[in-house]
Amino acid sequence: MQEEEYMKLALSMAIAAKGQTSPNPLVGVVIVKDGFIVGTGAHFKAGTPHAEIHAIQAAGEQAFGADIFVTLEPCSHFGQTAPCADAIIQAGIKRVYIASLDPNPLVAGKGIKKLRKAGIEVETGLLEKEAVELNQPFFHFIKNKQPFVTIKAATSLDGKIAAATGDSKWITSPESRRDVHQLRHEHDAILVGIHTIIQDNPRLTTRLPQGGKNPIRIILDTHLRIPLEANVLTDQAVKTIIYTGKDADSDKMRKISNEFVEVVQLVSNVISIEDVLKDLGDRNIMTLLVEGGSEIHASFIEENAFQQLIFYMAPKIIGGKQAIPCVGGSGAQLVEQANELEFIDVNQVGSDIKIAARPRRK
Ligand SMILES: Nc1c(/N=C/[C@@H](O)[C@H](O)[C@H](O)COP(=O)(O)O)[nH]c(=O)[nH]c1=O
Repeated sequence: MQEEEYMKLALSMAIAAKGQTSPNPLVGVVIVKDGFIVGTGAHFKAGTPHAEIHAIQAAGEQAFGADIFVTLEPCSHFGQTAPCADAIIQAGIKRVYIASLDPNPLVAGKGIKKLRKAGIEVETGLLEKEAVELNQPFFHFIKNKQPFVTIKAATSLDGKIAAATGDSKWITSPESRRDVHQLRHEHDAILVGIHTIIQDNPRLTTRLPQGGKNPIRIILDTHLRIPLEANVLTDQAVKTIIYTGKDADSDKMRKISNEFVEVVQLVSNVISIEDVLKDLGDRNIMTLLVEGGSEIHASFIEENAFQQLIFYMAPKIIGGKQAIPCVGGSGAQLVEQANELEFIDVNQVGSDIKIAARPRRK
């Protein structure tokens, strides 16, 4: 195997833990001694050992004089665990390959300096693009202290998310819907508007055959219209946070609040996406999946408050002037004012196509 192959293996292990490590990054490690893989590791959950520690433990004596491939610069500060740079030095590693540098300005380069001072060879930049792509959410969160937002929509070929009657079950295939549950597992929180709650009474939980993590449920409900019997209030499957406006009924707020349901009253009567994202950032929510509906999509898009957009498009035509469009609101008055994106990825899921896009980079 060449160096790139070892780093690819480390990247594949990092991505396997997607959704588990928040608010920490995804990290994968491979240790190689005389052409043999003697240790591997990934970071599985915040507060548990880092990837380097797992790999060094697996390598044991073989770590001495070995090469280590790390997808993110080893930490050099005492967080919840001892610094990985020190562990690498103590293990007697000879050479370190690093794919991407730590984005935290307080930390960037410190790990490398420590390693080089200890006489260890350090090479950076191997598969850097892939490693940075993998931790986009983490890098965004560190920089902005707000969640990395992915808008998800399921639409017909003519861009509808529901018929004029409001009916929407189901537009996309079972395979797409399962893919959406994988997305939910990978996100810290999922957000919908009150219209979706009233229309669909969704559970918004992760229901994968193999299990998975339920994202915290975020409901935007300016006038606190949420029905008392809504699933997100009664199923106690996972925490639900409702953002409401300053005129919301305080009796109802008290009535629905409990250990599973928190109501956050904002000072304004129109819910500001910016305020919600700031509050979610303060709660260490690193990734947010916005599942709609069309007015919510419009709010996030009009405020450019999203970093990625995933559309599942079914080979169906719903039609109808009154049918619900994927993005509501008042929309661009001129095509040249349309929100410019760039496609990241397009692939087939079941009978649908899954399109990933992001705001066009300047
Ligand atoms: N109508 C469709 C969707 N609809 C998405 C939302 O409108 C639903 O309320 C939400 O997924 C229900 O969540 P649940 O109760 O946890 O299952 N989403 C999809 O991917 N395909 C669709 O065809």
